[in-house]
Amino acid sequence: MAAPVLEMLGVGRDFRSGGEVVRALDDIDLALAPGEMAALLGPSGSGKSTLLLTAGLLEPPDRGRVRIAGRDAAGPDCWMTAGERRRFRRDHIGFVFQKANLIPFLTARENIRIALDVAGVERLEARRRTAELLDWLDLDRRASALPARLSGGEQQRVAIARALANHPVLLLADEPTAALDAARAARVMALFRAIAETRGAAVMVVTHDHRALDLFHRRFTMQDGRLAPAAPDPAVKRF
Ligand SMILES: Nc1ncnc2c1ncn2[C@@H]1O[C@H](COP(=O)(O)OP(=O)(O)OP(=O)(O)O)[C@@H](O)[C@H]1O
Repeated sequence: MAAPVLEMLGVGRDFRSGGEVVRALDDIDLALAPGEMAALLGPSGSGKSTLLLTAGLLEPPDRGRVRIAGRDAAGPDCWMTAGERRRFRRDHIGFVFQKANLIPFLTARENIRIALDVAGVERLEARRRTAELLDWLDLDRRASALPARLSGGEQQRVAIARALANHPVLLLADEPTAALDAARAARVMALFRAIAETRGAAVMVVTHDHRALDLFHRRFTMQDGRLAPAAPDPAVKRF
C-alpha cells in the first residue's frame, strides 16, 4: 500500500458536560491511502463529526497521534505550533460541510478564488486554477452568479471547488449531500470518487446516505466513539 495520507494512531477525545465525561473518540486507529474514498457511518452521537474534525486538525485529540502526509500534525506529543498547524491544514486538507457556507456577496468564481488568494497563490496561477475548477465542476456558466442565485447542488459544487483549490491530499466531508435531492446527491458522491481517483486524494465522507455506498472503497462504522470496519463486501473494490 502507498504511504498513507491520513493516519490516526490510538486517538482519543473526551468532552466534559455537566460533570459527566463523554468519550467521543476511544482508541481510534485508521489509515487512508492516496486515492481511497471512505465512508464514515454510525448512529447519531457515535463520534463521526468529532473524528472528522480531529482528522482535519480542527479538534485536538487528548490521546494518540494524527499524522498527515507522513508528518505528525496533532496529539499531546506533537510539537507543531498553532500557526504552523493552521498553514499545514490550509495547504493539505480540504473540507466540505452539509451547508456550502459560501460568502454571500462574492460570485461563484470569487468564492473559489478567495481560497487561493488567502493561501498566497500567485495571481496568474490562481486564475488558471479557478478556471480549471469551474470547468471541471461544470460551473462555467454559473461563474458570475452570487450564491443566492445558485441551486443547492451548484452551491455545493462551488464549496467542493473551494475545498480543492489548494490541491489537498486529504478531503473531508461531513454529510455533504444531506441537503440535496437524490440525483444531485449521487452526482456529488460520484465527484468525490473522481477526486480520489484522478487526483489521488484520500477522501473521507460522513454520510447517512446509504444509496451511494457502493461508490466507496471502504466503509467504517462508529459506535460509542469506537471504530469498526464494516463487514467486508466483495462488491466493494479494495486497494
Ligand atoms: N463540543 C462538545 N462538547 C461536549 N460534547 C460534545 C461536543 N462535541 C461532541 N460532543 C459529544 O460527543 C459525542 C460525539 O458527537 P459527534 O457530534 O461527534 O457525533 P456524530 O456521530 O457526528 O453525531 P450526528 O450524526 O448526530 O452528527 C456526542 O455524545 C456529543 O454529544
